[in-house]
Amino acid sequence: MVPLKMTEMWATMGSTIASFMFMWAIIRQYCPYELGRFFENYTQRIMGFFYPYIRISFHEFLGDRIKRSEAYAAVEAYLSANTSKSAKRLKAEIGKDSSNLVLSMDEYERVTDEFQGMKVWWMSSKVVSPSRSMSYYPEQEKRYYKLSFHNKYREVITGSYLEHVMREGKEIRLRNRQRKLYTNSPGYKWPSYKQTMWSHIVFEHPATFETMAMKPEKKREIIEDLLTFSKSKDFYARIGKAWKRGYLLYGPPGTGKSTMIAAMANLLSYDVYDLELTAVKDNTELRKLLIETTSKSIIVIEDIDCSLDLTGQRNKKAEKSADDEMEKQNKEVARKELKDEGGSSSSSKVTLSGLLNFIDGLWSACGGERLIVFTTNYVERLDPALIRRGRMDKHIELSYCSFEGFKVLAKNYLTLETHSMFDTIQLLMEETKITPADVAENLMPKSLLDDAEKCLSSLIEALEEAKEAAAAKKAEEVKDSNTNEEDTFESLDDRDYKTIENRDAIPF
Ligand SMILES: Nc1ncnc2c1ncn2[C@@H]1O[C@H](COP(=O)(O)OP(=O)(O)OP(=O)(O)O)[C@@H](O)[C@H]1O
Ligand SMILES: [Mg+2]
Repeated sequence: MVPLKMTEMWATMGSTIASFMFMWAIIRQYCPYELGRFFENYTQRIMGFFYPYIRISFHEFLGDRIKRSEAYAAVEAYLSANTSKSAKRLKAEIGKDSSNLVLSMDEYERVTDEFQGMKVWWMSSKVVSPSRSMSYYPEQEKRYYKLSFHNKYREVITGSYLEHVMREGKEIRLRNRQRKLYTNSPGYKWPSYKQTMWSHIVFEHPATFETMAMKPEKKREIIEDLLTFSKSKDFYARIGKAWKRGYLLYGPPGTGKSTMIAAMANLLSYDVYDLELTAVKDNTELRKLLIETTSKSIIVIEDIDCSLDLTGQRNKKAEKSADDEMEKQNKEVARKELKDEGGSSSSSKVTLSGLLNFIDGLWSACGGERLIVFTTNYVERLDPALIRRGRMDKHIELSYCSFEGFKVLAKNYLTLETHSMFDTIQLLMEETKITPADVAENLMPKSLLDDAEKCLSSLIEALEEAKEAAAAKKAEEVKDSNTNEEDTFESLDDRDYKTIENRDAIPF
């Protein structure tokens, strides 16, 4: 792109137009209305003949509308990305993360753009309307961009060129937007004037797939799945399916389910809607929340198994380990406390069928790309209807840390690719289970003096402790089962004894 220069031809053309305008003003003043219209038509045609250029304006605000025009915003983003190197007068603004400056063309600046060998001109301008009668009303500035191009390119420019500008502009805006983490915070009373049921903060989680401890091939598979989804708009349209995908992340606590959601959002540049089901009054409110979500977002329901009594199968499970039960109780207590803090005492009336409708509604009612993610520690407790394919399309198990996972964490935390202590760690990791959260905690330096060796030793210690604890638990279990067997033997002995007793009772 190069700045536009006024040629002599333009100057001649300008003076011709000015002469016509002057003639037109005289005719208008002295001729009757019909004659005036006649001359007006002709003047326009003659002007069109001498001035074969088309102009299109993109106003920031249309009419009295308060909302900024999307077309204007897209042009602004497109020009700011494509002209900041060529425009001579630029304006600077603070970017999304408050650290970088974004440059865009200043008012009344002109630049050229080329598309398939055709040249077009863009100009940024503004109309200043005088202040209203009350002096404290400031002057109103109405900004707009003006696109000029030759009439012979009309079809291409109004068709594919503008489509290209809009598409690229929207993509740039999405890339540069400040992403948000929305939540339907428990107990929060939405004032009647507030238009949305979600409250939000800036989403700035640093997790990426690169920093996640997982088997590399599994990681690749998930990344590919997500990227394919995000690029499959046409495919979904062609097969007649809504552009949505459901993920179920399951596994023990501390294996990276929540971290993966953040990594997903960062990979695809999506917003995150953290849906707290216990804070939703009923099914109707759930639908309202759904309708308010925007496209390019992930709707997350964490710990779906203890959110509500949605899990028909859960109650049927008679055998649960004491640890599992304790974990569940802790989460439920934490949830209750959170709810009480928020001042909400009403319990949620959301039902399983309400949630199923919510997911299916998401599939059919809302356009645009959306992911829905459920996390759970106990996949077996979920109702099969909730997680069947078509609702939760991809089931991902996050498990204990593998040696490959450890290497990722060692690289993240200690910038170590290899070390003599790695072999010991590998052996221990093959013999015992440890969550990535525990590995991460051990690799975290606890003081400024802690070096890599200290952190690795601390991990080895933790692994050895875990191994001993597992061995002790196993021994305990064996002992318990032996005791049970002994009981059984005892009872058998008792029975035998009784039998003998009975035998004794039999007279010889
Ligand atoms: N796979 C992983 N890769 C990298 N870091 C991890 C991984 N898993 C856990 N961590 C670390 O452990 C912490 C806890 O992990 P996270 O909250 O994602 O676990 P979770 O599976 O969601 O647990 P819960 O089931 O209790 O919600 C994270 O802050 C992260 O630092
Ligand atoms: Mg979690």
